[in-house]
Amino acid sequence: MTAAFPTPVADENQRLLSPDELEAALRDIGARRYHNLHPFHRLLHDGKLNKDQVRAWALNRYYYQAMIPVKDAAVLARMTDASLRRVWRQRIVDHDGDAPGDGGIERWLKLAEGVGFDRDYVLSTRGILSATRFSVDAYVHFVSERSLLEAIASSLTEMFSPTIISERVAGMLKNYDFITKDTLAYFDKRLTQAPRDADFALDYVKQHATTPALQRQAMAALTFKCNVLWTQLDALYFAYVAPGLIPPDAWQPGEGLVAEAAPVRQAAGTGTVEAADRPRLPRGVRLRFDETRAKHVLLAPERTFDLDDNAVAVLSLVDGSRSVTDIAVKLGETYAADPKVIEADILVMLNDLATKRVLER
Ligand SMILES: O=C(O)c1cc(C(=O)O)c2c(n1)C(=O)C(=O)c1cc(C(=O)O)[nH]c1-2
Repeated sequence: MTAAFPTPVADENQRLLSPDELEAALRDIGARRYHNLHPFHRLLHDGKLNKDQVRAWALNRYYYQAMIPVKDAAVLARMTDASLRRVWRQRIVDHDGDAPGDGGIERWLKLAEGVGFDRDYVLSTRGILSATRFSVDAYVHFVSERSLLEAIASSLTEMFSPTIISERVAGMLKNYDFITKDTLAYFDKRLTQAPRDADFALDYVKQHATTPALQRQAMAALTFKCNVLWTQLDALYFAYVAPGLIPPDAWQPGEGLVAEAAPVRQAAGTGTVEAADRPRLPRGVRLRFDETRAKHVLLAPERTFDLDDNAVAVLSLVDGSRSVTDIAVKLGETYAADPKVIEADILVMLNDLATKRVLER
């Protein structure tokens, strides 16, 4: 089975690195190959992607998130030592939670919903790129088929993730108006989980990579994992940034989204009256001349509003067909005044009446 993943050629002359040298060599792999360096991440973090490109990222990465506990279960299955399993099983709990609605996968679904996706569409993984599936599945196969040391070493990309997560969260919050802190809540927990997991895995690798060949295997495993992450972003870039060739079966912008809420139509009589609106009196409201008091009033069910001369002049022109601007122009002619000034004044007055529900837009 191991032939599927060629290990580096054992070099008998290779000297054994000290644990600290090994750590430095592993960190150097991350410094050169970790996915923070990928152009897609640079665009994502710098606010250079459009909403659909961010959606493509969220959708595809869901598959990675969903398969991480499958990968960790495969690692766990290789551990014959209960004390090791006791530590490793926490990773599965972190992603699956202890109850429905809990855990990292659920938080990633919230992220996907936060950018507009329908939850069931994301869960179905129908729209993910084949390349995402290939990369992630290769990770699961790798840990199932290689040595436990290699399986554990392949998780060491997590040593580098806190930096990229901080950069991503700050960048996305700053640069995208459709991203909120709640949407990115997934990453809050990762900032403590990842260093805890990485410390454990690094100690294990430093202790168990006791020959040059084992050290090289550990380094190769980490390189492989960097490539698992890198190729996922290559695929996203190719399909959704440039040249923008989306494979036939992959998500197309517009698919799998919850219909955007239609703007709530304001109830009659509420909301701001604007210059282009054609105001009218609601049913049951009438402009009347009150003979006994010798003045105009606005009669509404169980209420009467006294009107001054200006209000009467305006309301006598309110008929549901003239716009506020039309009314202002007409009054401007009658009173030889600037219609713009009149318009501003009557908007204040009409909005006051609209608030009292004796005028509709
Ligand atoms: O946001 C990231 O850039 C990032 C990177 C990595 C990583 O380096 O593998 C992981 C995660 N996030 C992550 O959220 C996660 O749960 C995770 C598990 C593992 C792993 O290999 O077991 N890596 C990562």
